[in-house]
Amino acid sequence: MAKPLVQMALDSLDFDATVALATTVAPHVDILEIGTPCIKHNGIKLLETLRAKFPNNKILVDLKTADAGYYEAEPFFKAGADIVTVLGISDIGTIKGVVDVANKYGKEAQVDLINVPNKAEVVKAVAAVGAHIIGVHTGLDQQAAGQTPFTDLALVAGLNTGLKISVAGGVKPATVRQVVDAGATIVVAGAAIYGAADPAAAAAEITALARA
Ligand SMILES: O=C([C@H](O)CO)[C@H](O)[C@H](O)COP(=O)(O)O
Repeated sequence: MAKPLVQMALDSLDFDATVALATTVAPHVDILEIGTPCIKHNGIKLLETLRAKFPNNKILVDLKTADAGYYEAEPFFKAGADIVTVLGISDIGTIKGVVDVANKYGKEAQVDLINVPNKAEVVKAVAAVGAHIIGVHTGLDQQAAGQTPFTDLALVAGLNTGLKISVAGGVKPATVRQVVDAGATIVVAGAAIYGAADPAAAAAEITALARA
C-alpha cells in the first residue's frame, strides 16, 4: 500500500510569515495547505508565490467552496493549485463543478465533511460524481469544543469507496499512527507544526511517524 502523504496547514493571516513558515517546513512534508483564513486574507497572490517557490510540493487551497464551484475553483487550478476543497454540505452541482474543473486541469477536488450531518450519504453521492478526496475534518472551533476526527474517520473508511481520505483536526505526533492505521491516506497537521518550538523538527517527526 502507498505511504500516506503529510500535509501542513498554513493558518496564519500574515503573508510573509506564511512564506517563511512554508520555507522551513516544505522539505519535510508532501503538501502545503493554504488554510481558509489565510487564502481569504491574502488571496491568489499567495498561491502564486508559494507555487513559484515550492515546485516539489503539492499545494492545497482550502477554499471550502459553498457555491459556484467551477467558477470559484478554476482560477486557483490555473494558478497552480493541486487540490481545492469544496464543502460537503453544498449542493451536489457545486461539488460536481469543482470535480469537473479539477479534471480539466488534471488536478483533484477534495470534499470537506465538516458539519455534514449525513456523512455516509454524502460520501457515496460525491464518489458517484467523481470526487477525488474525502476530507474528514474536525474544525478549529469543533476542536475547541473537545471534538476529534476519529469516529468520522472510522465511518468513512468503513464505506470502502476507494477514494483518498484526508484527515484533519488536531493531529499531532501522539495521534498520527492512530490516524494512518484507521485508513487516512493524507494526514494533515497545522497547530502541531506551527505551534511547535521547532516547526521543521515537528514536521519531520510527523512525516516519519506517518511513514513508519
Ligand atoms: O482547515 C483547518 C481549519 O478549518 C481552518 O481553516 C485547519 O487548517 C485544519 O484543522 C488543520 O489544522 P489543525 O487542526 O491545527 O491541525
